[in-house]
Amino acid sequence: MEAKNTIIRFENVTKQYDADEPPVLDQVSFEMEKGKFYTLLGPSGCGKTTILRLIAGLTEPTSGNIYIEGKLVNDLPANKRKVNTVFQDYALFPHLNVFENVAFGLRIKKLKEDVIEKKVKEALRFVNLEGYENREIREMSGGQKQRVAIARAIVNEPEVLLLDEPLSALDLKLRTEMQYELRELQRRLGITFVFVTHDQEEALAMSDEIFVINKGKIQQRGTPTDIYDEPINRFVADFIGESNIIKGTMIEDFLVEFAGKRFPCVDRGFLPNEPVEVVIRPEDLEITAPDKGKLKVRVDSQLFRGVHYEICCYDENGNEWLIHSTKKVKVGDEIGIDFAPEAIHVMRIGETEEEYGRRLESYGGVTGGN
Ligand SMILES: Nc1ncnc2c1ncn2[C@@H]1O[C@H](COP(=O)(O)OP(=O)(O)OP(=O)(O)O)[C@@H](O)[C@H]1O
Repeated sequence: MEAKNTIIRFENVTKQYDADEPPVLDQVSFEMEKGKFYTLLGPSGCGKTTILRLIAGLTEPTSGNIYIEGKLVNDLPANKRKVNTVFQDYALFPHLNVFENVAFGLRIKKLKEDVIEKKVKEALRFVNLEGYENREIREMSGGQKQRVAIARAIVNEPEVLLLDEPLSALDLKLRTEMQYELRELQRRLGITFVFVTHDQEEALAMSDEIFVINKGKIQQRGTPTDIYDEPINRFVADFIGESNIIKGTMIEDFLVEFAGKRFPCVDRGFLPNEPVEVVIRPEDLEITAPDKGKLKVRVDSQLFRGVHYEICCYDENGNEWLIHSTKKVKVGDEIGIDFAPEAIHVMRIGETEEEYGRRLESYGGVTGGN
C-alpha cells in the first residue's frame, strides 16, 4: 500500500535492454509525492533517462511494477498516462508557429477550436510567452524555445512533468535564469516535476528531493542539504561537490581514527575497529597556526576562486586536504587545520542506501551515521 499523496511508485523495477549486458536499472524501488520537484542526478549512462521513459510509458520494465496514482501502469500506453515530457532538444515542429506547436496535442485529441485557443493562451501565459502565438519557431531564442516546449507539455494538464536535461543546451546565464523560472513554474502549477541532470549544482539549487543514481541503483535520496551534508558513500560524496575523502577506522562509537590520529565524532553504530571512509567538506576546514589545529599540513597549491581560496595541502601521512577559505596562505608553508566533530562524516565503505537502511534495522533502532 502507498501513502495518499504518492503519485509514482517503482517496485523492484529492473530494465535490461540487452540480455548480454548487465541491467541498466537493477531492482529499483522508490516513491514520489504529488506536487514536489524531484531531480534524478547521476553520471552519463547511469539510467536517468531510462527511469523517465519508464514513467512516461515509452519503454517497459523487464521486471517489477510501476504505479501511477496507485494504479499499475506496466501495460498502460504512454498516451493514456497523465504524464508529459520536455525533451533535451525540445522536439518542436519547425514548420509550425508557436501557437500550433502548443496546440498540437489538443488537436490530436480533437478538442473544439475555442477550447484549444483558451488552453494554448493559458499555457503560453504560464511561461511568459503571451503575444508570441504567431511567431515562427526559428525566430525564437534558445530560452524561448524551451518555454514553448514547456507550454506544449503543460497544456495537456499532466499530473507529472518529466524534464530530460532541458537546460543543457543553454548558456550559463540563461541556464541560471531558467532554473529560477522552472522552479517557480513548478510551484505555481503544483504538479510533480521529475527533472534529469548530471549537474550537481543545478540539482542542489532546484530540487525538493534528489535521487543520486549510479550503475543502475539509487545510491541515495534526500533533500539537497541531506545529500550534501550526509553523503552515504564515496560515490555520493564525490559526485556532490568537492570533498576530502580519507580512509580511516571507526575505533568505537563517537571515536574515529584517520591521518594517524584519533578524533571525537558524532557517528555511531559501526563495528569496533571497522574500516571506514571519512568525509570532511573543504569549507568545514579552518586554517590555524601549525600547532593549534587538529592536523598539521603543508600547502601545495592555492587558487583564488572569487569568493574563497581553494588550497590544496598534504598531511604527514600523504593524505591530500582541500580547503576553501577566505584566508590566504603561502605555498610551501606549514599550517594547522581544525574541524568540529560534526564536520566529520563517517561512511561504511561502498554502502548503498538499501544496505544502510538494513544496517540500521539490524542495530535494532540504534542510529548509525549521524
Ligand atoms: N534503447 C536502448 N537500447 C539499448 N541500450 C540502451 C537503450 N537506451 C539506453 N541504453 C543504455 O542504457 C544505459 C543507460 O542509459 P540512459 O539513457 O538511461 O542513461 P542516462 O543516465 O540518461 O545518461 P545520459 O546522461 O548520458 O543521458 C546506457 O548504457 C545506454 O547505452
